[in-house]
Amino acid sequence: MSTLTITSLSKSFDKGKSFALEDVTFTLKTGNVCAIVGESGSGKTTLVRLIAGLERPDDGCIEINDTVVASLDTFVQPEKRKIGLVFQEYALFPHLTILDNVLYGISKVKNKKQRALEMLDLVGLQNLENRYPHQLSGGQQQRVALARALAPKPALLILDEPFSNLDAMLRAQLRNEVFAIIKKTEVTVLFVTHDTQDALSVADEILILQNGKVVQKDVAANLYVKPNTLYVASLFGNTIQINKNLQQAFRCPLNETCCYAIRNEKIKVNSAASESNCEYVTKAQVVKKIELGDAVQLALKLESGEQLTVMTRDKNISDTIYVGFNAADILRFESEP
Ligand SMILES: Nc1ncnc2c1ncn2[C@@H]1O[C@H](COP(=O)(O)OP(=O)(O)OP(=O)(O)O)[C@@H](O)[C@H]1O
Repeated sequence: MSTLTITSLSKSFDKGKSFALEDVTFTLKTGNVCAIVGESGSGKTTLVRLIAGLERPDDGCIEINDTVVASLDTFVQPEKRKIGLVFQEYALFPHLTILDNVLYGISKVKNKKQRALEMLDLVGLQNLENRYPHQLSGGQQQRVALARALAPKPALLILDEPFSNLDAMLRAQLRNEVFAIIKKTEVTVLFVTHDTQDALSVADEILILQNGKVVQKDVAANLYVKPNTLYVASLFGNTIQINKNLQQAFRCPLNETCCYAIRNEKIKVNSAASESNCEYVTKAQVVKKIELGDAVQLALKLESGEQLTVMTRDKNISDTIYVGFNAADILRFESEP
């Protein structure tokens, strides 16, 4: 069963000259966490605002639990859409206590105080209900925002860059805590982030937006093994495009109309040609070595004159080496990026 169904959704802010979102179609299964990943300007916020009812689409349809909430002739008001929202800014009312902040969204619910206290319990803030937002840390405030969003039992919870305000250590810790809480509630989640690590850590599926279009929606393992484009491949690991010069350097006969790439970790480096078991190999000079903890980054000049940067764990690698890869590890895309 799907909680969210998006069909051919488009939105332009300049009367169709360009599209912030263009022909976006996907579904989100009930109880799943889907991360929306894309660089700045790719349309993540526009998508969230359309789903939440803060913008109207130019075309397409949005259904929540099989009810149309937005289309060319339907527009359900945001407060009627059963969506819980958590943003980067915690958006708590500074003059209300933590408990009153959570109560705010459930004024019409029976036993609302009990429900609010249960939510605060769920997010681990049971003893702080009489405090005001400024008396809490950033991470605690974000958990209050989560409790408030979950209190009305939303059909869909949207988290829009909820951890961007926090430093890296706290961010990973809070992310894991928040998603552990979310998993207990079994709510369906759309999680917007520009951080692929965030997405990989907690999402069942990841949807990649580029220039307002969906380039791929898949489970993390497939995004790594079968990326649709070079852009997707580069989001999930260091990737080198095998351009025409590299194809010649490695003497690999590839189809000219396609685009090819190789993951950095699939490139093998050996001190002797006899040790290299790769199908495509070339000789190279090490121009520069940079030690990065347990790995060494090598700037190479290939026999053909091409330059290439690779990684190795062999700290005693010689200055003349053999570098290569196998056909099975080559990523292939239909068109040039
Ligand atoms: N209200 C608006 N008026 C005009 N253009 C807009 C408006 N909102 C968004 N855009 C444009 O739509 C495109 C998508 O923007 P959007 O904010 O959805 O991207 P984003 O992926 O959320 O970016 P970021 O990660 O920086 O928040 C951008 O080109 C942006 O300039």
